[in-house]
Amino acid sequence: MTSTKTKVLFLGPVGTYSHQAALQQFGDSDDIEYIPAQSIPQCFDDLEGAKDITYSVVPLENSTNGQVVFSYDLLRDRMLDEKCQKKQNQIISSLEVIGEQYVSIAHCLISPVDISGPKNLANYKQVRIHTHPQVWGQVARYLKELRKNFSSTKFELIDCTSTSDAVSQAQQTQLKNISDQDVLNVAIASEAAVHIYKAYIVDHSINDVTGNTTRFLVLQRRGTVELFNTEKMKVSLLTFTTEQDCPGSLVDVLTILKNFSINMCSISSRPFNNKTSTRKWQYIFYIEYDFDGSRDIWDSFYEQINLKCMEWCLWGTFPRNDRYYK
Ligand SMILES: O=C(O)C(=O)C[C@]1(C(=O)O)C=C[C@@H](O)C=C1
Repeated sequence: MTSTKTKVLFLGPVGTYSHQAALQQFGDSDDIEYIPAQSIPQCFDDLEGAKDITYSVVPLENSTNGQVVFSYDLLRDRMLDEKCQKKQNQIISSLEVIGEQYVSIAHCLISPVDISGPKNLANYKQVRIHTHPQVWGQVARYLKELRKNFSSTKFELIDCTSTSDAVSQAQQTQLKNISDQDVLNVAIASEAAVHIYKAYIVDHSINDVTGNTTRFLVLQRRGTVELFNTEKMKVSLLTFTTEQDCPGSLVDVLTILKNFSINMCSISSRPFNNKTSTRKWQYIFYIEYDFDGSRDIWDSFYEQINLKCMEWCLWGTFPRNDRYYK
């Protein structure tokens, strides 16, 4: 019998911050089945390919160290994919954004064995720290302090597919090398992951900035599920390219927002390589702006966007999460 549950994909295993974001969006209900993915690309690919998956939750940016480049580049690659449907300069992507979530990030230093506090790190010749690459920039000061305070211990940093995977990797590696008393494998992850793996907290709240927060996007296949209709303030995410070597081509696009009195709330860019060109240094821009559905401007606005952008893609117009303001 096939399950009638709504399937939600997230960067697994359980206990990641992405899992927490998915729970925040969809709740702990019997109607929802949470499915862990092994990577951020898989969160995109499986949503596109596996028709029984309805939503996917992916990290987009962190308040301390900025863009989660994996997700930015996956949006970029999808927009620039030649197989995409096109209407004049508009690209119609197969996925759309239908929501956002904000998760407070409180990293812990986690050990598979009880070492009774950070001071005992000094007992090891080598400490191998496992975590997701996005985390290094969120704990840079803490790592510097560790190196300073334990100058005879060698610290090695190991990238993992997620924070929760890092706890599992640290646990497995420690178990495999149980006879080696000089090496300790630890992980940086959330307190939720500590409980899942029955591991031990060496140190709490180790991120450099308190209030560190990651923003997540909720994706679905375009048009599959009725969008959540709320009275809330909404935001639109648009990616676009402009004419290369044309002074003012970016300003021309941004001026459209100014002329329609549309408030832009974020802008960023990533480099891209177009297969049809040998130019290396081309850029795609990402902007977000406030969407007021009661205004009768949107058809004219997108006509102008279509005129000034080489290619553009509207990823979605979704409710602004209340946590954005906190
Ligand atoms: O590894 C996790 O727990 C994730 O959900 C991924 C991720 C990210 O890619 O930004 C999410 C939040 C934290 O900032 C660190 C890692």
